[in-house]
Amino acid sequence: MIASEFHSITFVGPSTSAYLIVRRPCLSALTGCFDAVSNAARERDCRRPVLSETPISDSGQFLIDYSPSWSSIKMRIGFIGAGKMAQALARGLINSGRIGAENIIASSPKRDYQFIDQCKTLGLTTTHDNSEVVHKSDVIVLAVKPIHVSKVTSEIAPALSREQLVVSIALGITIRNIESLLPTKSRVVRVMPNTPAVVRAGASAFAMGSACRDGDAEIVKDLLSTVGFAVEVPEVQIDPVTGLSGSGPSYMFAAIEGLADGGVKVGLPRDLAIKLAAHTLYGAAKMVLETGVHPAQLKDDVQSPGGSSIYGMHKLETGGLKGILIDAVEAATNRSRATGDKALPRDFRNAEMEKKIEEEKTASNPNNQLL
Ligand SMILES: NC(=O)C1=CN([C@@H]2O[C@H](COP(=O)(O)OP(=O)(O)OC[C@H]3O[C@@H](n4cnc5c(N)ncnc54)[C@H](O)[C@@H]3O)[C@@H](O)[C@H]2O)C=CC1
Ligand SMILES: O=C(O)[C@@H]1CCC=N1
Repeated sequence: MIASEFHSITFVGPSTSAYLIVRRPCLSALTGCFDAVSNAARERDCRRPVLSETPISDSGQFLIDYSPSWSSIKMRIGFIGAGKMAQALARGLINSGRIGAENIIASSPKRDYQFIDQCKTLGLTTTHDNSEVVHKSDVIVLAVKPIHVSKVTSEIAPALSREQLVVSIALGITIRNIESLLPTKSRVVRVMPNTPAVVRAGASAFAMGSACRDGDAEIVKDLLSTVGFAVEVPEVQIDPVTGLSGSGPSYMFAAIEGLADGGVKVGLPRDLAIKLAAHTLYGAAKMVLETGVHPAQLKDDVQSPGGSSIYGMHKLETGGLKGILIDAVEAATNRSRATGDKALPRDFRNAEMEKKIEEEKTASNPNNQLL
């Protein structure tokens, strides 16, 4: 059964089957289409497609076998904070089939019992004790609100070893902030994911801390790629990423809602209008990613001279659609920066840290002279 076709790559079999077919003309330009093959293959749980050396049919089709390369994730993952983003990541990871729910633990205070109940439903191990998460994990994800980062880092610091990787997804909190709250040489990674990770269509960017080791970036990329697109960036880009893809799903849900409202206004039933709106965004995004054509060109291709779309577009531009989107990304980026700036200087130092800073000050200036 042919499931779908892209350029000259043809998928064969239902989604669980383990092969793709590349036609000969594509093979000669395989480097050019390798990204497309990889993206498409990843959707089918393939990370490193292996190309057969000989054609498998008279028509010159080659097999790309991808099933063996999708290895299971051998590590234990712990979430400090069991809320929306932690659950989105956990669900995405579990649904990939690469990691079992029994290898994921999540913590949340007793007062937030609803998060614990939701995680139990997912099959995760749960606890109210953050240090238990550290004892039972190789990768520890700080998935709490920025305001709680100081408290949870002080709780987990005594239990943390250098064999563990700490991944912070907290809004605005810099790597230096986190490193300053943990034992020296802690391996810290800052990640900005987004909620579509739950359906393995996330977009994440990550930046590596000063004590990270060779191979840590690959571990993080492997984990995040399991739930969508993942890219390493310099830390200075994490706030802008937050403004765009971290916060962006909320803009796009609003866009879907607005389009659907429009559909309802002109007579469509609500549920159909929502489906059509969602598929429209999904299809447009897929075209941008899979064709590599600039979105402006794809937009132009929809707008026939004097046709309907240019009339709709005129309305959107009269309302300043692109300007508003630019403003939204900028405002959210600034908010992320401001959260980080406000968060650290004093509030984010725990008592232990304060003591250490005082000790260091005294050691460098034993007579307490004014410097
Ligand atoms: N929701 C989103 O789309 C995204 C969120 N983030 C970031 O992820 C972090 C979590 O956000 P959400 O999941 O949306 O929030 P949430 O409110 O759904 O979850 C926060 C979790 O932290 C727990 N918590 C509070 N105090 C705690 C403590 N002392 N120890 C352990 N757990 C504690 C809460 O019980 C809750 O389970 C935030 O820093 C946010 O900026 C990042 C990217 C996207
Ligand atoms: O709005 C927030 O605070 C979080 C960070 C990025 C998306 N949601």
